[in-house]
Amino acid sequence: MASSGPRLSTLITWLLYFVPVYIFIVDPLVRSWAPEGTTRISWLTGTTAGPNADDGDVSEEFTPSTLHLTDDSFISPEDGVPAHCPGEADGYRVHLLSRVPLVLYVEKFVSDQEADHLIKVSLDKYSPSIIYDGVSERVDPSKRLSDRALLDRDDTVRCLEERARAFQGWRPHLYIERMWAQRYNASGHYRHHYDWTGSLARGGDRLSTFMVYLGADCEGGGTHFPRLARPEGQQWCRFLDCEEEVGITFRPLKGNAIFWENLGPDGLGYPETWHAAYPVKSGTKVGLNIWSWYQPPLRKRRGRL
Ligand SMILES: O=C(O)CCC(=O)C(=O)O
Ligand SMILES: [Fe+2]
Repeated sequence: MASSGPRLSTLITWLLYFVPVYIFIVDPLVRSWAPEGTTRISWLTGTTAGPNADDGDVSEEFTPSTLHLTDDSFISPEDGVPAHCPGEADGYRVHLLSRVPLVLYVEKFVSDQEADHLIKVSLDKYSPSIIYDGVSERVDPSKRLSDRALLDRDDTVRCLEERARAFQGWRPHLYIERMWAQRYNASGHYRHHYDWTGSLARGGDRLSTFMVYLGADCEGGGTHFPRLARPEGQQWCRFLDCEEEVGITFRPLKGNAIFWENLGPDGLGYPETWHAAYPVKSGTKVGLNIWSWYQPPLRKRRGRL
């Protein structure tokens, strides 16, 4: 009697051919036809307050139609333009504050000359900072009172982009967000919030934050992390307000930066990164946010790092 289908040995032979053909030819071809950018979730830029989900709500602003990590009004693409670094200092000093989540204190991340330059070029660009509550964006001075300025990608900004990438070990799939200067005059503040939104599985989230003090001619205006434990060692009182009773408060010190990772290896945001800008009592504080987005490659889009 004739057999009704292919014999087992034939099936095995087909499989032996098919598996390598799939792995080495079909799969790479499919990947190259559907590069990461094509199905990226994108986020509309410029007009929103960023993903600083107000009061800890996970923001809904990252919808598949709006998050766009290839949009150069939002992200600073690595376009190969060489950066000349005017006024770059010799180096910075790093102090470990917390391992998990990773929080590093960086002395002189930005030189005085760089800070002064950025303050100067931001002067005619300020407009009131806004918050986004998942539904609409608005100015709400009770939650956030500051002005913000989107910085052009001049040599200094490009140098900082490269410094931020190098600091993070040139990690792949990292996208530096366009930089904003934030200016706080007397009473200026930003209530507790997260910089992450829990949107990794939807295409990207803010993996890390550099909070750089460009100008610190002020009283008050510290950056408060109520859920971080104060490190031992009196040396920290150079950088921290050692009178703080709840968590830790960084004192604004020109040129210095706090660096922290917002997301754990599971892709979820760390609750310990809850933070605020305390009100400036007098004078002016100017901050610089350098946010790095992480977008997992397509094959790893399961919301993990
Ligand atoms: O200015 C500060 O101290 C913190 C600012 C901040 O958290 C932000 O802009 O997201
Ligand atoms: Fe923040």
